[in-house]
Amino acid sequence: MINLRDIAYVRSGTADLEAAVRFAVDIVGLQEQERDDGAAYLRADHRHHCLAFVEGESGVLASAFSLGDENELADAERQLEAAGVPVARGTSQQARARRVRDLLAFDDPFGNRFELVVDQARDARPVAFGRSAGITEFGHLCVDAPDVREAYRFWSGLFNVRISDWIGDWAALLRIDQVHHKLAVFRGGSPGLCHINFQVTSLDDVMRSWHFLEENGVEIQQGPGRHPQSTAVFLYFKGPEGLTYEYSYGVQLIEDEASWQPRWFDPMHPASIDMWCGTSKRVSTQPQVRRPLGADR
Ligand SMILES: O=C/C=C/C(C(=O)O)=C(/O)C(=O)O
Ligand SMILES: [Fe+2]
Repeated sequence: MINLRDIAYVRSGTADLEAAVRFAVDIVGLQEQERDDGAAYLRADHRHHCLAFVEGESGVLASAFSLGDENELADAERQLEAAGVPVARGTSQQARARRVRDLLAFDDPFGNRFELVVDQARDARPVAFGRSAGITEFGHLCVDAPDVREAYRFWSGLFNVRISDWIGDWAALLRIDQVHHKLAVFRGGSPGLCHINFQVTSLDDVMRSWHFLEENGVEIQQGPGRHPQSTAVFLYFKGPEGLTYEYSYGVQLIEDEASWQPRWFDPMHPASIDMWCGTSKRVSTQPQVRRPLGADR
């Protein structure tokens, strides 16, 4: 079993680095941590970065999880290979670009690229947020897959990933620790990043951001609303090149692992997405940039 400790980062390709960074800083409120060799690093919490924009083809490049140490990384490599999942060990240049000691890359059965990393750099300084959106941390990431049940079999068969809740065969909300979900898989025709989530301190932050985004002409994709699964109050909005961001407040913790029973929400009912039954606009997905394993920058 491969023990995912936490989510680490998302890497996203951008045709307009400046516009992507301006939105992430001035609108989302992230800190621009560093620029280096055609990449910009955005920070939300103790991690050196949780989002990297890489100049080039537009689309998601990879999503990453952290492991405990090099032994766990070597074990993960063996277990993935034994399960017939092709793996590429990162080069030292790739590790440096991600501010990690070491990494490996693999694709899920649908072509979503994932990286497993060890020793992601931390930054001990307070975050210098781009604006006061109330962000507390990188909360979760959500990918698309044509078969959500199959995706669950993949993640739960090889990793310490448990199902928290189903929304029919349309979405699986998956946990790796007490947080209701840090990985979500939504049904979509092709691989891609459905959204990246940032947790905020209060309900007031969500509502203030809603007004701020509207005043700044940002496309709200859904919300403010409340998810019945994690009970979080949410707001989805669209950034440049189809990258969807989510703020949410109040995600449930599953403290008693043994007694948690995953629930099945009817995907046909709007309240299964938003308990307040707000207008539901399908959240767009940033497509996965496909390239051979190991060919990443
Ligand atoms: O459509 C349902 C989404 C549920 C949640 C949640 O319960 O918090 C998400 O965060 C999500 O996957 O966006
Ligand atoms: Fe979400």
